[in-house]
Amino acid sequence: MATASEFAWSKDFTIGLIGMGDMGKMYARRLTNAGWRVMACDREEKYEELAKEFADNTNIQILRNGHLVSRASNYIIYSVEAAAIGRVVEQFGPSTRLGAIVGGQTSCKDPEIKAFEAYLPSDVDIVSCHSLHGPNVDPRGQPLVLIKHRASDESFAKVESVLSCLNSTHVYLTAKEHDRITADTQAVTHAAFLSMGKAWHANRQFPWEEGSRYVGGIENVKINLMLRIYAQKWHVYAGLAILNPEAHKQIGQFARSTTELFYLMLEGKEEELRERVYKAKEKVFGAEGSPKWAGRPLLKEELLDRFSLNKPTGDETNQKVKALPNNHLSLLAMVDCWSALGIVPYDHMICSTPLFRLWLGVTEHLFRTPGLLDECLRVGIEDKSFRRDDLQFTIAAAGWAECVSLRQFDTWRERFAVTQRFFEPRKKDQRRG
Ligand SMILES: NC(=O)C1=CN([C@@H]2O[C@H](COP(=O)(O)OP(=O)(O)OC[C@H]3O[C@@H](n4cnc5c(N)ncnc54)[C@H](OP(=O)(O)O)[C@@H]3O)[C@@H](O)[C@H]2O)C=CC1
Ligand SMILES: O=C(O)C(=O)Cc1ccc(O)cc1
Repeated sequence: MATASEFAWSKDFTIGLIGMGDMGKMYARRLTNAGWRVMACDREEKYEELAKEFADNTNIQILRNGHLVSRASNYIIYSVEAAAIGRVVEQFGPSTRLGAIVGGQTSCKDPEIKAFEAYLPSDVDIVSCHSLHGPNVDPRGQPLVLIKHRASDESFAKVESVLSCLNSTHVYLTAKEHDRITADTQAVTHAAFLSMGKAWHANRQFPWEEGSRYVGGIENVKINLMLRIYAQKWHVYAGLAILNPEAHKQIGQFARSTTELFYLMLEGKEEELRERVYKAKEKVFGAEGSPKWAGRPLLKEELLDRFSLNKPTGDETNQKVKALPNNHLSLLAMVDCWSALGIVPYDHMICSTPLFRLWLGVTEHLFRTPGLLDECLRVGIEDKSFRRDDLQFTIAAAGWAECVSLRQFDTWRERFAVTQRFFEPRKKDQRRG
């Protein structure tokens, strides 16, 4: 909660929210709970519905459109689709109150900053932000990126003071640094899970079902996070991949790494595969004796099994489910991709999402658990049980990469929607994750 002096100050300081979707609403609730006065809008046609939804909240006033929000607010946050930011700022930006502060919550800052520079009056300060977590995650302790793009120290301090009620960890970056880091942490991580979903869909399997080959801790994390992504809105992932100029390189390299490793497996080139993967391991995780990972693993093994979607039948509740050996092409390709691009994922922890931390956690687990990596390489060469899924995974990774490089929003949406529908029956399971 805000302190007494902050309450006094907040009386004549109004925060405007343009875009009352999942993130806008989350901000509206947390800011008003802390005592801030908020004026908010979504599209004009949602005015009545939104006004009804927030009727009980005396600190928030729903307005009909962004012009009304802009002219009355001291600090305006645009929380709309990344692909729409240019159009929306062009529409409402000129109505911004004299001397106000403006920022955005979009996941990719390049188009957002370009829109602000193009359409905001020159007397307006620009301080952007990005909460690095989804709307259903508790923001406490999660990274919150703050970008002092064009602002006085006083304006920046005001933004920090307003957003301190989220209790997130503030990370100070430029827009360019933000886009480079989130391309590494978010865009390429999503590419891996989007491709897993496509591969399972192509082979028409629900990998958590009884009799599936996908059993055990690492598989549970993969399945759970894949479902979590396909339960969300398509535009969030499309936006941060297609609009982030830094992300194209990463997603393209991930597809190349997947294809090249898969070729080596198909051709039975055991030595070449081993050499390539171990070289990548050394580059990403450090040499034997001087590892880059911490003393304690990022992800505890017991935690891996908590991700299970299988219902316990009674007699096996206390037994650990035995994992079936898998070559984990997606994880090998991830490390190969980081290695090819000179990325050390630990360097990005300050700016990581919960999903990225879990993904890095399972990757680290595979590469640091004695015997596990060698088993992967053995399976990759000798065992054909995952070949069909690996083929579809490789095709999917290449498909996403092409779609992103060609900036194909419509194709991206269709690719996502068709697989989202396939997994729809399990959507509710993901809300808890
Ligand atoms: N979801 C997440 O996990 C996170 C998302 N973000 C970013 O935050 C932003 C918002 O995401 P999220 O809340 O999830 O998305 P939503 O789709 O839930 O919300 C965006 C809202 O903005 C509305 N909108 C579009 N145009 C206008 C306009 N002209 N005037 C007023 N409102 C408008 C949309 O309406 P309509 O649907 O009718 O277009 C929608 O209700 C995105 O840029 C996203 O990348 C950042 C961190 C996490
Ligand atoms: O953790 C992730 O990567 C998510 O999927 C949630 C998410 C999506 C978009 C953002 O801009 C920030 C967080």
